[in-house]
Amino acid sequence: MVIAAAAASLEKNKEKTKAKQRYLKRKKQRRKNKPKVAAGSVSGSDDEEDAVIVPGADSEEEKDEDEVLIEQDPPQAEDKPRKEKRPKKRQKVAEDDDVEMQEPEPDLIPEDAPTIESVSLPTLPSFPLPALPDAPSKSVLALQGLDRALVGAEIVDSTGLLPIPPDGEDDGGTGLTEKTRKRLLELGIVELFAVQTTLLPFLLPRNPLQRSLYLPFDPPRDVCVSAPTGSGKTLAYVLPIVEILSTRIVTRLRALIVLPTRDLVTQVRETFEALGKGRGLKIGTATGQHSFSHEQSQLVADKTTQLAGGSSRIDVLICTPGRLIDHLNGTPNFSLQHLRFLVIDEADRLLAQSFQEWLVQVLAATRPPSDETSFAGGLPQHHDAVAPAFRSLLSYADIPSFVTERKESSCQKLLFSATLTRDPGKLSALELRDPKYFVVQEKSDGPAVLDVAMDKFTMPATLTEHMLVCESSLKPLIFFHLVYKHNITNALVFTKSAESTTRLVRLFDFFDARRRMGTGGDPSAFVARAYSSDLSAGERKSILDKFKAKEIQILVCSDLISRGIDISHVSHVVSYDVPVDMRKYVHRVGRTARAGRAGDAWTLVEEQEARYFKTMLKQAEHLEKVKRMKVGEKDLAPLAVYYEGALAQLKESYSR
Ligand SMILES: Nc1ncnc2c1ncn2[C@@H]1O[C@H](COP(=O)(O)OP(=O)(O)OP(=O)(O)O)[C@@H](O)[C@H]1O
Repeated sequence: MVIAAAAASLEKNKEKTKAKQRYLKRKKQRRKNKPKVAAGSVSGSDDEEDAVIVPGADSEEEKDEDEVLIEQDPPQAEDKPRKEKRPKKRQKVAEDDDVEMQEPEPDLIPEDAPTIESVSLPTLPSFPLPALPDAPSKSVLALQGLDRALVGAEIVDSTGLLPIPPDGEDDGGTGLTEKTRKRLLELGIVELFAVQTTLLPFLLPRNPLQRSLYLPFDPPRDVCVSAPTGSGKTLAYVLPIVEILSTRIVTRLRALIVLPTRDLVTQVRETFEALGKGRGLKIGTATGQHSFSHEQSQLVADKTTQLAGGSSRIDVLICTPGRLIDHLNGTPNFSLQHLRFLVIDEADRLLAQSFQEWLVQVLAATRPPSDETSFAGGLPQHHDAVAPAFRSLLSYADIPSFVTERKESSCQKLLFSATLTRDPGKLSALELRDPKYFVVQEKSDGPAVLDVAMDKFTMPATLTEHMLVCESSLKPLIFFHLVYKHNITNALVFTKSAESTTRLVRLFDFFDARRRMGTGGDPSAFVARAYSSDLSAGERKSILDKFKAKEIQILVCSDLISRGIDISHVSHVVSYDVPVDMRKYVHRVGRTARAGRAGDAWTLVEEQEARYFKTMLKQAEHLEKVKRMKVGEKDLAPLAVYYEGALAQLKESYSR
């Protein structure tokens, strides 16, 4: 049975094998007979056929067989149909081209006419590749949105000087009266600096009518001045104010000078008093240093009766903005309607100060109110006491028309800074009248207005600048080394805070005492003192006076006196802590190298601050002007022992 079954199975397999062989033979035959066409187009149908005809066929085998068959075919056999097909494709392209180029009638074509294949047709110009537009340059961006008047600024060469003739009628082109010239010469000023020679003809025109106290029909243009530190900006506004106000008969508040600090108020007052000596001008200050009622009594003559024209004991008021607002709001008869000059010195700093919107209030007080309300104080007895621009508001019934005609305020605004702002927003807050800009700077290759626009500030030509990168822990020791090595006296040392001024002075005192002991009682003791807002106004004044008298050699201070302070003998400025921005740097280093004198500025930079500081200088295009300094360990070694002792002493003094 088993044998019979096995024989049947064998027979069946034989039949199957035979069937397969027949199938393969047929397939081979079919391939041979198959018309020669592109391989890709036929192969798919073949496979489909296989799948239908021989469902039981082993697919692996089939594949092998196919591969064999393909190998057997000569490669030309496959290539041939492709070669035949190509012209067809070209024809298709030609047909497409016909859309544009109509084929000529065959009869019209001369025999020797070039065929379309033989003519090389001109190719169409290719489209330009997409490209990004060039980014606008830094300078173009800087000029965007800039005040038109600033773009048209008058650039003044900082080296220009104008000698003042010793005596006689000739003013030497200065426009100054003989009295003023004499006074200048008495003060040792024999020539005018560039900022003064530029500003004087503008503020003191030859035409005496334009020097009037009131110019209601032809109000003067406002002025903005950017000039380096120590270039004589103070005298540039004090001189014309003294000249014009000296012609007055009645005392009115005609010049208002606003400054950021009390120290600067004192300094500018001294300049006014020195220049205005013998001219009969009364000068007052308001800083909050004295009681409010004391200041009131200095400013106004009559506090009891309200007067439309105000009442003033002084011609010139020099003040800080805070105290000015206090008087505007709280002192009866304190009026700014007669102002001929409004000076904003260190303008960029003051414009950044929003104290009670001081600027808005001051500007409003210089012009008549727009709502046409009469003066709250009732009818003034003498209407000539009211400034011309304010007279239209008087409620007289029989007032002549020329009095009621609207006139403009004669107040001329003068803005000064070594780092004048270019911020259009801040400048517009000043409501400048047809402003004229003057930029005093060294000759430069590029357009000078760009320097202003891009916050590139001019430094005094006589200033030398250094930077020294050091480890934080060694900074005090390096500072002491510099003091002794260069025998620094008359130095201003800036730190970042009031607290750090005190600490550095203490450490220096401990160190100096130890050093003197260690060197056998060296008599050359350095006197160092701290100067900051932690001190009372009286203490500050006393310390500043001692420094000016050279009783103090090293004044360690906060940024409180980094602006405007003028101490002629300062030979070194040390930024013990790096300044936070370029403006601060400019003002700090500008405390030396003033009025054409030489000066040195050093900045101690901790390693982690170096990148920031260098970037700041680079952006102001000033990095290459600051020389690098190095102090070796060898230099520090002899002082290290005193330093360690001083540090321990300081620690102990704070822990007590
Ligand atoms: N024509 C001049 N001849 C000699 N010295 C002058 C002259 N003009 C000004 N000075 C002196 O130059 C010094 C600097 O002047 P001033 O304080 O006005 O500078 P500044 O431009 O206001 O500086 P800063 O921007 O730092 O406030 C002062 O001591 C001043 O007396």
